[in-house]
Amino acid sequence: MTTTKTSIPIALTIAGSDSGGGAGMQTDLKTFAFHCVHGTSAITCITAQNTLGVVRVDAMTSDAVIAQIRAVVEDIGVQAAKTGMLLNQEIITAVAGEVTALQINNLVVDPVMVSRTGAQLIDDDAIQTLCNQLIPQAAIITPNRYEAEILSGLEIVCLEDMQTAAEIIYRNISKNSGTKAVLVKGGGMSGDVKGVDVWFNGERLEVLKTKQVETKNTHGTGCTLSAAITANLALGKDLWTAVKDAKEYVTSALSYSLDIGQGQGPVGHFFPLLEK
Ligand SMILES: Nc1ncnc2c1ncn2[C@@H]1O[C@H](COP(=O)(O)OP(=O)(O)OP(=O)(O)O)[C@@H](O)[C@H]1O
Ligand SMILES: Cc1ncc(CO)c(N)n1
Repeated sequence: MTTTKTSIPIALTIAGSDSGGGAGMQTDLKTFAFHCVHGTSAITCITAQNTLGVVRVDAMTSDAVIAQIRAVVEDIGVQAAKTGMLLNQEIITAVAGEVTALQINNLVVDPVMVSRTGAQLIDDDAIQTLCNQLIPQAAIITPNRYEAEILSGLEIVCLEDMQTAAEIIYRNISKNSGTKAVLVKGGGMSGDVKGVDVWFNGERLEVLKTKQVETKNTHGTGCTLSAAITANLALGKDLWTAVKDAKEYVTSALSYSLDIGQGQGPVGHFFPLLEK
């Protein structure tokens, strides 16, 4: 029997597990697979979670997180990586240290702090560490409305506020880092701005708009978007194209969201295949 050696881009997700399969690393791996990118993972914490919310969180030790990252990078290698829910200061410091030591490029930092349902997903003292140690190593960061408020110190109620916040966050980070862009996500906005995102890369301020999808099943949209950006970077796309294509994908997956559970169901990661 002959075997075929298939060359495939590799992406790594450093994130929490969502037992409901709607967000976190389960979502990231589905998104990588949809993009024909081999997905690898380092689990930071285990959440007992469903469509109604987070019931319990158990942290991995930082040593276990480091071991997972090293096992993947030192043997398989990664073309792009993303971080999601990192939970506490110790894990953030460990992840930031590995990103530096292993020279992980094309890093997408989804600064997961508050979910769109308002659940706090990170310890208070961890936010400063995220800002000082990890965010400066990112190619792009993708805060949602509430995370952008924390990072910019601005209350965000309209599109202009999102634009100002993107500029403030970019200028704060880019002073001492190689971060190339900030994407402020608008899933938590209301009215016409719901589902509209803002990109700033120091030169161009862009409004990313596809279509607004009328659904309550939006759990994991943020993880899906950042994982799709990561997959696109692993495929060799430039940052702007990676973001634009990821926005199209999340809109399509939202159009096929799954009405499961009693709360907010997840997006349908593979259902855009029905359109092909
Ligand atoms: N109803 C909607 N219609 C169209 N796009 C949407 C809608 N809701 C969210 N999005 C898009 O989904 C992406 C994720 O943004 P969102 O603000 O929901 O992130 P998030 O709060 O981090 O998500 P989560 O915590 O649920 O993973 C963005 O591109 C956003 O514009
Ligand atoms: C594990 C995990 N990561 C990220 C989010 C944000 O949606 C979540 N709800 N759960």
